[in-house]
Amino acid sequence: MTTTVMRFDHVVKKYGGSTLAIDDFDLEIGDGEFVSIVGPSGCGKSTLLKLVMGLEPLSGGAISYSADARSVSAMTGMVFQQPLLLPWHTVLDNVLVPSSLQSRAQRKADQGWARELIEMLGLEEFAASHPYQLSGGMQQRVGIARALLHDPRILLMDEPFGALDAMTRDQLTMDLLRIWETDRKTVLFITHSISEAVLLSDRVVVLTPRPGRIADTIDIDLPRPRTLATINTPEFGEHARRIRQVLDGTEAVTS
Ligand SMILES: Nc1ncnc2c1ncn2[C@@H]1O[C@H](COP(=O)(O)OP(=O)(O)OP(=O)(O)O)[C@@H](O)[C@H]1O
Repeated sequence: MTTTVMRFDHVVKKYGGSTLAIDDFDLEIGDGEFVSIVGPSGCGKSTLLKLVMGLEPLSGGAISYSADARSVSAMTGMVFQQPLLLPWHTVLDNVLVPSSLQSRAQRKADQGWARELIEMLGLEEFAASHPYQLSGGMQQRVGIARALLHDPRILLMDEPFGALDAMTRDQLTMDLLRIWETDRKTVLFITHSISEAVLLSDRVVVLTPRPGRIADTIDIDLPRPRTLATINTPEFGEHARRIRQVLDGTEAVTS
């Protein structure tokens, strides 16, 4: 593995003293690595991201980052299942939301980068539109652009395509692959979809039902660049079958 960027060291999370959500979670994520986490509903996937973001305190263990002068919030970008856009802001202004607390000079510099991101995500014609004028997929693209604004080293994605229809989901998956393959950020990606996890990832971490523990970690050595056609290869099928086997009996996971 390349340089470790993020390390979970025997992480434990208990809510309210009784609900054990995560137990003894141990994982190292390398620089530029794309790691997905799959597991049954309620096994603690979102909890892991909340712990990374510092939104919830750890009950045990530690999460550490490689030396980076920036704070965790500056080093990470977060994409949620719902893009949580401000309805009275345009697309451009929504992408610029993280810039609002910056200095005037930085805000000015961010404007150009925001426009580049909007273009990269195929929204250049909609920079002046408001969220209600966009489809669900377009809104999620705005959410991704916003997460990339401060050029985070680590992108945290919590079922970002979970609320989208199948075709839009495929399109956004391919867009994410394209962006990731040019920029190679470290990505921690939560999903219910085995196909999505296999298509995108270098490694897939499979969690047990709650309390979430690592049931298995599967290396996805499919060649890159990957396309939707990759899904039809026997190697892809092998990986997907292996993950399904590990998840055996967990009905919440869909293909
Ligand atoms: N703030 C909280 N207070 C108490 N319990 C919580 C809290 N947040 C989550 N939990 C519990 O922790 C467990 C893990 O929840 P979490 O949302 O991390 O699971 P998940 O794997 O992301 O679920 P899903 O796939 O359905 O989104 C669940 O039993 C949930 O009820």
